[in-house]
Amino acid sequence: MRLVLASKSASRRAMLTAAGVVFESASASVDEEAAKAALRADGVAPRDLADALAELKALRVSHRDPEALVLGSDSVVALEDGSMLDKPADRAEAADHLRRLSGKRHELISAAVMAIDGKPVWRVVDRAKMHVRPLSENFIEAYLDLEWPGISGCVGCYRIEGPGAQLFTRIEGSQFTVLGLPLLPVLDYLRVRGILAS
Ligand SMILES: Nc1nc2c(ncn2[C@@H]2O[C@H](COP(=O)(O)OP(=O)(O)OP(=O)(O)O)[C@@H](O)[C@H]2O)c(=O)[nH]1
Repeated sequence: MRLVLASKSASRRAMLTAAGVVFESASASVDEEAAKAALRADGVAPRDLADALAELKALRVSHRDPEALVLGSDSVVALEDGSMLDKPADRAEAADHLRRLSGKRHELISAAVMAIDGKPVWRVVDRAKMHVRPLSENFIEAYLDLEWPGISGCVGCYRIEGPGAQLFTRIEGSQFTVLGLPLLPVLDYLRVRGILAS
């Protein structure tokens, strides 16, 4: 069975490739902002929003490619007050996001859904608890001099595998989940499906 990753995320592609998984990529071309707005209007919790978006992406591609096993994924940053951050639109918004994260904990929630023939067959949601140290204005500006626009595609405004590590005093959970995919449960299911050797 062919595996198709319904994602344009370079980080997700890199993780699967590095893990030795053979897959094709396809863009789900989902209007995420509209989907997020509708779900948030319904008061959907962050983990359920990530799950719903991952499913939307997987089903969109699976309808086009019913024979394949299609993997969709989504990551959400949830603050302790329940609010969520999207990807920053510009450098000023990235600075604002970093100020909101400064000195607090937040969760980076990554969901994955797999689909066959337009129907979900497996799903997982994983969370990493991120402890951000107090960030000075000088640090934020210097960090963005280094990382903007590189982090424009990253929810939370950091690349944990890069200078983003300087933001944190502690991370509880899987680094893979922070990077955008609950990789170990995904690999486990690929073994169940016989796509990876057990
Ligand atoms: N490299 C890297 N990417 C991160 C990190 N944290 C979050 N991201 C990325 O932030 C993006 C979250 O946005 P999503 O909407 O889930 O995914 P996307 O990039 O729009 O790609 P699609 O799956 O096509 O929707 C993903 O690409 C994650 O891989 C990190 O620490 N490092």
